[in-house]
Amino acid sequence: MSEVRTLKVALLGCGNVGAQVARILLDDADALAARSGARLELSGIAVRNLDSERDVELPRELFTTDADTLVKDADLVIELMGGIEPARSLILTAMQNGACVVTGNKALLAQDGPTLYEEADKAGVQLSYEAAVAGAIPILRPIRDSLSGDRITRVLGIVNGTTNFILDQMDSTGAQFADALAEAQRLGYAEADPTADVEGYDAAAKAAILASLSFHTRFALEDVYCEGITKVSAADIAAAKEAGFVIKLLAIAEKINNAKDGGGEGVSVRVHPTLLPREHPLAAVRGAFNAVFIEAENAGELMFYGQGAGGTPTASAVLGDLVSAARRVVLGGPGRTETTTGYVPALSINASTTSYYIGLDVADQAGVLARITHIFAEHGVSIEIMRQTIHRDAASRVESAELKIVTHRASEAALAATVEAIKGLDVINSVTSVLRVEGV
Ligand SMILES: NC(=O)c1ccc[n+]([C@@H]2O[C@H](COP(=O)([O-])OP(=O)(O)OC[C@H]3O[C@@H](n4cnc5c(N)ncnc54)[C@H](O)[C@@H]3O)[C@@H](O)[C@H]2O)c1
Ligand SMILES: N[C@@H](CCO)C(=O)O
Ligand code: NA
Repeated sequence: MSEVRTLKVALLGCGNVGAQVARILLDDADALAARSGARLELSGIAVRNLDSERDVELPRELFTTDADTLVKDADLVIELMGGIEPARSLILTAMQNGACVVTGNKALLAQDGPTLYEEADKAGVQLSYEAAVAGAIPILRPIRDSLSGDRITRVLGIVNGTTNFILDQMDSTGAQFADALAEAQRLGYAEADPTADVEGYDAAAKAAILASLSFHTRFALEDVYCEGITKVSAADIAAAKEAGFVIKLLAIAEKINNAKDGGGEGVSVRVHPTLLPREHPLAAVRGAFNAVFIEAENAGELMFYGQGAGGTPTASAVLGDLVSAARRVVLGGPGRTETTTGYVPALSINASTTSYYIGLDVADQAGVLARITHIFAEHGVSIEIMRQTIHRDAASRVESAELKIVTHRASEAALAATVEAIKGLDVINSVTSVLRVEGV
């Protein structure tokens, strides 16, 4: 029997995910060796403080504060420190030294992915990052490999657990945003500073990665339009619910062809609160779970569902990448990162098209509907559904009239102009909601 090769694995960072990766590497060494064709020897764990308390009991002799030396002597490097530096420099050093790298660092990939992908190509090593998008859910490899014979047309993802938990609480219990966020923090889903979650930045970083792999073009964070959930009110949620929708923070990447309006083809990459019909598969994604819904020309609709965060689930994705990288080292051959075969421009949000839900508080007078529909027609925005609800007091006197409108797909610019014109009508008391809609 030929001798099994040993590959040295350096782990950078021993936090939520890193500690679980170290535990599995040590506990499951035989199974991992059988699957990768090499023994994966944890050669060291770079930490900031050798004496920190950790959730997982690990051999102390593995810890080092000298990440540079550890990286230079490794066949495979796992980066789970997070942040930009020193993660970026250590990954570059590792690749320049011929090591394959596995990372979960979506913030770094969204900010400086192209430099890292190019370096991986140059060095002929593999850079893998399944953990960076939707944690445990296998989504990047299916997009890159399983769907490489198809054309993806649209990706809709719930890729941030914290915001999905908050919106789900608001929807199911009527909770206010601040209370739902406090609950997410109490349960440990949200970050200590949850700005990246609630402002949509974390989802935007993941959207850039999803769009790049799906459309074979390198999209950066600045290509992603980003709107978080801080402005979603309990009233928006209630209105959506009443109209048969649920509000989700979606990461969207889709091909849009504006040729008939004199524009070109491009990819719209955006993150924003979105109304979905309650029967849409993504509407059933509750709590802190994640899911990615893909539409492809030949495969049709696909959905990937599971845990998008947490130390152990995320470690599962990291180990999957590690075994695959180890197998490649054993078998030889160039590394595979992403395929950039074409250039499709990123569209600005104004050139993106979607359906909209508009809630209006209007005067209950003859001719109001006609004046409103005239403004929609003038701006080329077509109405799909329009419903009026009259609220009366105990003596049957009209208290208010509420109008709910769902449009066909329209450009963001046309919709914004329509809403501005409607606000100027004397029969409008207020525009109560303007929300984008998918899946109608
Ligand atoms: N936690 C999740 O659910 C999750 C999910 C998907 C992706 N990720 C990504 O995985 C990475 C790790 O996440 P985490 O939740 O384990 O973070 P964490 O904050 O729990 O752990 C990071 C660890 O790295 C250490 N570290 C930071 N800088 C260091 C340095 N210069 N030298 C040595 N150690 C250093 C920190 O002290 C900390 O212990 C991040 O990039 C994160 O975005 C996390
Ligand atoms: N804060 C992120 C962690 C996983 O990337 C979330 O809530 O989904
Ligand atoms: Na994943």
